[in-house]
Parts: sequence; C-alpha cells; structure tokens
Amino acid sequence: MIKMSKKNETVKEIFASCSFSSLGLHSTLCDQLRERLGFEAPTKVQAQAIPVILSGRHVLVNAATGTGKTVAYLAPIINHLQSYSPRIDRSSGTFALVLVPTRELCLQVYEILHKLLHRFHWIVPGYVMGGENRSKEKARLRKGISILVATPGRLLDHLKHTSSFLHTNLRWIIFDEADRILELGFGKEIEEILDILGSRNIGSIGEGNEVSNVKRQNLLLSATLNEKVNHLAKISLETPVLIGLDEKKLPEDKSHVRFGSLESDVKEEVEHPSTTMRSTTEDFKLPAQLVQRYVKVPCGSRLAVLLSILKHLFDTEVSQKLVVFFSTCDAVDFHYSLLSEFQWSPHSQPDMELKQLFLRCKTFRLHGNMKQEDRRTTFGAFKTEKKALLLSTDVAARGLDFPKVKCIIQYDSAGEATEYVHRVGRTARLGERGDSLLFLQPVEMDYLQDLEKHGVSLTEYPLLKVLDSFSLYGQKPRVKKFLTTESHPWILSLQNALESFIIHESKMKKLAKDAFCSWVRAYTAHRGELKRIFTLKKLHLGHVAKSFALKEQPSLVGKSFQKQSKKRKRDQRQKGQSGKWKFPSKTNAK
Ligand SMILES: Nc1ncnc2c1ncn2[C@@H]1O[C@H](COP(=O)(O)OP(=O)(O)OP(=O)(O)O)[C@@H](O)[C@H]1O
Repeated sequence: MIKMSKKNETVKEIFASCSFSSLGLHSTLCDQLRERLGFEAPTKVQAQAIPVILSGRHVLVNAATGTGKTVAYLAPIINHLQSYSPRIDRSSGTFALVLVPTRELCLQVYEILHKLLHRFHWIVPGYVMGGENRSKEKARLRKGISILVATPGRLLDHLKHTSSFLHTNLRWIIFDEADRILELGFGKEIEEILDILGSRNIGSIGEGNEVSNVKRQNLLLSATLNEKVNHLAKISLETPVLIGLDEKKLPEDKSHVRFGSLESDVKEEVEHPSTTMRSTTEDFKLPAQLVQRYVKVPCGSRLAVLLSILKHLFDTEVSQKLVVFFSTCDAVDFHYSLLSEFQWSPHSQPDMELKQLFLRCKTFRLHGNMKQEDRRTTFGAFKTEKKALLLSTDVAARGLDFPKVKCIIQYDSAGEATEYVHRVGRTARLGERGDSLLFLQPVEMDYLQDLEKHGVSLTEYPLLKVLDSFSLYGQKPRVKKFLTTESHPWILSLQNALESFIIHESKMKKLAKDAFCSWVRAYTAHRGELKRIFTLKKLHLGHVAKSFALKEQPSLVGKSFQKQSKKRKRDQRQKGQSGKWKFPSKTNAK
C-alpha cells in the first residue's frame, strides 16, 4: 500500500495533468505518441517545452535525466512540418538539425523520430555520424532528409564537402546534451557549423550571415548546463525562454564576451581549470527516487569487491540489468574478457576441479575503440535483454535510454560531477526505481564533499554484510572476526583465484597490463579541484596492479607505461595537440 502511494507520488512528479492535444499538437501526432510510443500523457518538461517551442521562441531546457526531453523537442518540430502547405518533400532538403555528442545517441534519437513519423511519410528522417559510410550518407543527403540527426564532426564534413546537401530551408538547430558536445572538444566545429548555416546570432561575437531568410529557432537541452553552454546560448539563441532554470543562473552578457570563442573556452579550461569548477556549483537535478550509495574499498581489493557485488546483485534479483562504468576502453576490454572467462566455484575445495563461470549473465561491452558495427549490435542487444550486464566507458553516459536498468555502478569515478549525474541517470528513468553505487578508495573520500557541493549526497553500501552472505567451501565465514574488507576470507580466496587465473592466461595478462597502464594515465588526467582528490602519488601502484589481478611488480608494468606515455606525448606533438584539451583521445577513455 505504501509502495503504491510512493509510485503515485513519483508519477505525479514526472507527469503533467494535461493531454498532448491540449498542448497544441495535431491529433495524428498525438495518436502516434500513444500508439507507436505508448505515451498517454506528457511529462512535465514536455508540457512546459512543447507550447513554447511551438510558439517559435528559442529555448534553453534544463531537466533531470530520463524526464522525456527528446520528445519535448521532436514533437513540436514534427507538428510544424506536418502542417506546411504545400507539403514538404525530399527536394526541399533539411528543415531541422539535431546535434548529439555520441553515435549511440544519434541512433536512438533517429529511432524515436522514425516511429513518430510513421504517419507523416513525406517528412523524411535521417542521420549522419562518425564511423558510417560517407558515400552512402552523401547519397541519402542528395535525395533529401527533412529532419537530420548528426554528430558534429561528420555533419561539418558534409557541410563542407557534400555540395548536394540542401539546407537553405533550415529552420531548427537542436543541441541535445549541449554541454557534452562542447566538453568533447567540438567547440570549434560547432562555431563553424553555426557560421556555415548562418545561425550565429546577429549582435553576438561574429556576424550573422544571410544564407537563409527562413526564421530560425534554436534549442539547447541538457540535465546539466555549465558556463560553456551559456556561451553557446549567447551565440546561438535569441532572447531564449528558460525552462527548468532561473534567469539568475545565466551569467551577465559581459561574462559571455570574456571568451572569444567556444574553442578558446576549451583552452581556457586547460590553463585555468578552476573556472569550470566555479561555474558548476549549482545543485544538479537528479531523479528523486534514485537511491545513491558509495562503497569504500581499499585499492588492492577493488576487483574482488566488484565481482562480489555483481554476483550478489545477479544472485538476488531475477531480472537484473546493470551498467558498470570504467575510465578507459582498455579497462572495459579487460573486465569484459575476465567476466566472460573466469571460472571459480567457491563451494568446492580448491583442489577439486568443479569450476563454473563466476558470473552467470549475459555480458556486453561498449566503448569508442570498438568497430562501429559491434557498437551498434551491443547497443541494440542490451536494450532488449532482461538480465544483462553492460561494461562501458562514458560513451554510454549521456542520453542513452536502456529500458529497465536497475543499477549503475561507477567502478572508476567519473570525476566531474556533471558526468556523475549523467551516468546515474541511466537508471531511475521516468519515475522508475533505481540504484547507483560509487566505488571510492579510502584516499578518495573527499569526492563525496565535492558531490555535496552540487546537492548530491550518498549513503554507505553495507559491503561487509554482503561479503558475509557468501558461503565459502560450504561454510559461512564467521562474521565478527573479520573486520576489514581486504582480510575477509571471501575476498582473499577470490583474489587468489583471480590472480592465478590471470597468471596462467597470457592473453588475459596482456589485457590486464594494458588496462593497468591506461587506468593510471586516466587517473592522472583528472583536472582542477579533482586533481587534489584523485592523486596518483597517494596510491600504491602495487595495489593498483592487484586491482587488475596482476602479481607482477609495478616496476615491470611501469616500464611499458613510460614507453606508452612517451609515445603519446610524441603523437600529440606531431598532431600539434599540446595546448588543446581532448581528454578522451589522450587517455583511451572514449
Ligand atoms: N510522455 C511520456 N510518456 C511515457 N514515457 C515517456 C514519455 N516521454 C518520454 N518517455 C520515455 O521516458 C524515457 C526517457 O526519455 P528521454 O530519453 O527523452 O529522457 P531525457 O530527459 O532526454 O534523458 P537524458 O537526460 O538521460 O537524455 C524514454 O524511455 C521515453 O520513451
């Protein structure tokens, strides 16, 4: 009974008490929303944004993860386009452009668009993104795409080199996850795109140009907005309506002008990291029903604890769906192979050969170094699974809507509080229950205070209780005797089993070493205030190696790390990247 009323409360918090048609949407579109997507009523952010977007105003939307921002901007655009008389057709080119930071999000938005346009066959959806075949994209653009979803780099490529790409009728530009697009270092691309499309504000830095006479409407959306987005807002929005944030949160006009361009904004951050921290000390909007916890784990026991918690979660819930975030692609690959191959039976004596796969669930991996085809397959498959585990870098942190994910584990800290918010936002979507668990080492505990500054507070996960629940060789360890995680018999046995597994598998050993090296590099890449919390000097590299089940001395691993670091610096010099902040490519963190 209590559960029911809590659910009703959450529903009340998320949904508006009106209908889609009362917001001014055409009845056929309302039917599509109901029949194709199963949406009966609008969410609150949809109820606020749809009428404003229909009115033609520029809009800046700040709303929590999983509250329905995608349809909040797609529905009014489709509504306008379907009403044009005479009807638009492919030869009219592109009317709306949706810019997103990642390929998976590009596909996701395209899929929703595709469903919504089912009864409006004359409005053509399409996408262009990195990793896809350029010539095929060119051919699709030549035929004409009415609403185009794109990642910035590939879009700019087509704007420059695909002469048949018609965009003189462009009316809308939408920046979905606007802050992330800029954080990924796409600032310069965005400026060029705005310039080519003539969508830079007249009166802002640079000239508005006369490419088109069509009235423009630009929209910016994210669950977290920062100073860089304010700058983008300044150069791309005209007297915007703010949804979900106060006027006072936007800096004065003068402070926008402080940065010459979005690109220089990125550089500014490298040189004076504290500016970013200062600008993001407002509270973030997190789903109210999300239960956030942290677990304090000594470095050398991290791997064994991760595996134990995963086992506990999959053993206790029949339909468990989980995402674990790592800092680098190599770390994802190592843990993926480990979980796919590691066999251990804690019930049989060590000398008996009765082994079984430690974790029995479907495991997927996702990161930016994977082939596009594999990324696409993983993305699609994890969506439909009921019981599965996804190991990912931050490529899955933004915007992705995997149904029924119950728990998010941040095994490696996200660093920036914004990324923490987006990672946990993959669960507890649209009023659903959800849990999140953040791994912290004892020396990293100050990170909790950093999150507190943004109104994010976490409670402690009962780790020892969970470890005590496992039985080892047919017996439960006696609880009170073992007070620390690292001396817990379960952890000791598991760690031993992991280390002997790695030492006997040369492929695994190589993966573990690579993962160790890139993990250390990523750890040193924390910026600003976070550098104080995540300091490599505070860590014992031997313990870090243990967290990759490596018995080797750190000096052995250190050599190859130094070799890799030198190579990286050389590559950067050759590419002339030294002053430019591009975190993902430097650290294998895509
Ligand atoms: N009116 C609605 N009724 C029912 N479900 C909805 C409605 N609007 C959106 N949803 C569903 O809610 C989920 C979250 O929507 P969406 O991905 O647009 O959220 P978001 O605010 O963009 O999240 P994020 O900030 O993480 O990108 C999706 O599964 C979507 O299908």
